[in-house]
Amino acid sequence: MSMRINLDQNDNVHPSTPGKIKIENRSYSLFFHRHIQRFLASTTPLIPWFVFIISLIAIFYTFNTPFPTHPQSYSSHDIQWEKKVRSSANPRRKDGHIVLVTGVAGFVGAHVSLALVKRGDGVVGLDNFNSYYDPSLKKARRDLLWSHGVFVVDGDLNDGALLNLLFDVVAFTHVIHLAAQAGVRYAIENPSSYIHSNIAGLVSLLESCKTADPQPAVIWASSSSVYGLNEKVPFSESDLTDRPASLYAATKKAGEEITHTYNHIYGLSITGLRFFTVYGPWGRPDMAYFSFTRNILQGKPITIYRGKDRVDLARDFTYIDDIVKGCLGALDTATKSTGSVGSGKRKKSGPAMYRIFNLGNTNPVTVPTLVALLEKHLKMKAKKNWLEMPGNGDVPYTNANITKAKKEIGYKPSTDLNTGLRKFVKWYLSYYGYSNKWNKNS
Ligand SMILES: O=C(O)[C@H]1O[C@H](OP(=O)(O)OP(=O)(O)OC[C@H]2O[C@@H](n3ccc(=O)[nH]c3=O)[C@H](O)[C@@H]2O)[C@H](O)[C@@H](O)[C@@H]1O
Repeated sequence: MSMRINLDQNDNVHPSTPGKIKIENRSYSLFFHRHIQRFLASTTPLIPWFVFIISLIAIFYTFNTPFPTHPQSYSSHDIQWEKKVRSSANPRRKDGHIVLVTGVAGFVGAHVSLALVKRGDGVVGLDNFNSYYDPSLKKARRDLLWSHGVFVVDGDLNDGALLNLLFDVVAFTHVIHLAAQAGVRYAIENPSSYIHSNIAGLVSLLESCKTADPQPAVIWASSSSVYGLNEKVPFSESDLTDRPASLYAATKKAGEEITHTYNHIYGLSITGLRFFTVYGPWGRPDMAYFSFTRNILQGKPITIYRGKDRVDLARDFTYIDDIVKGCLGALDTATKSTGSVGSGKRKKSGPAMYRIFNLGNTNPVTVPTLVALLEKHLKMKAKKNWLEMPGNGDVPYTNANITKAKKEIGYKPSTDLNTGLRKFVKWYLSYYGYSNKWNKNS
């Protein structure tokens, strides 16, 4: 009370206000007013520091979150979901394609989608983010895509209802089907995952494509592994592919037959691309060039497989940018599907396009040479273990004949393994935070 009176008496700046309650309120308000003033007076000099600290936090987050995080997956019944799908599908150039990319958070899917969106095509992605390899890398690719406006639907190929809904919401002109269970040797451990994705998943997708209105043209990833034990080199599309060496290869070969059936019966335009050991930035951690890099940097040994009589294995390693150009060439030259399902009746106006192309580099390199190039770019020596090639699906040698792809889709690979690995190593060191340490030591 005394304080109140004092405050009141000391207040000769403002005119007094009659009324006990009012005087009491005013006394309280003056009390707080004074304290706030004092508080502000004592903290004002700290304001630049607050600003400084908040700026530091903002800078920290900006550099540690390279891309805006992709929005949470909405339920596919959600109106927000539909809006995002439609907006992502909208081409930004006249006559741009409208493309559904499956396996979009995968290595090739992410690169192809970025190339499409950069030239103004509309892209919607689909990926199930399975844990075959570190899903955080897939999520980082998804965030990169989102920073370019590509929305990624979190879903599995075998979810036919989801696929049908996507085709109801968007009139896709093309599907680039890159979702698959990859990896040659993993098929020994988990055979059913190859059937789930590469057979059942493929059929589920084609079922949706066949009933979509309009039917999209389908471009999909087959594999050099279909050549299996073929000894005639270089491998040509017309060579026999009936001796696969792995279940993975067998499912890719089956994919070529399955797509042919849908082409024949339903008029789906089909282009199969046989990729030859694709590598590059944002690549697949299960592949040799990637795991070798990881082990060399961590000082761990690597295992190099060798064929019979110590013959080196060799691959027609193909750089991702060349593969992307091949995919876009295939997309741009694909003619429309010819089928339709009008009033419940299936019709086909004529035969639809069915093509298969090799997408390789045409310059096979041995695995020990690959290791030597990595050592050069990493400026570190590998600890090498040599092992005779276990009979688990590997083939000794791959080499693509690309005459057909050159002629029909303008495919022209231009990156040699040395250049491509230099770019990969640069990305790897930066992505996994080695750059500073590495620069200091080099
Ligand atoms: O072109 C293809 O068709 C296939 O290419 C790769 O399969 P692969 O060529 O076996 O690629 P890597 O797993 O990177 O192996 C490359 C070479 O390194 C060898 N390798 C692999 C791993 C290892 O620890 N040591 C080793 O010497 C393999 O035997 C092979 O000769 C992909 O993993 C497949 O998904 C793709 O379909």
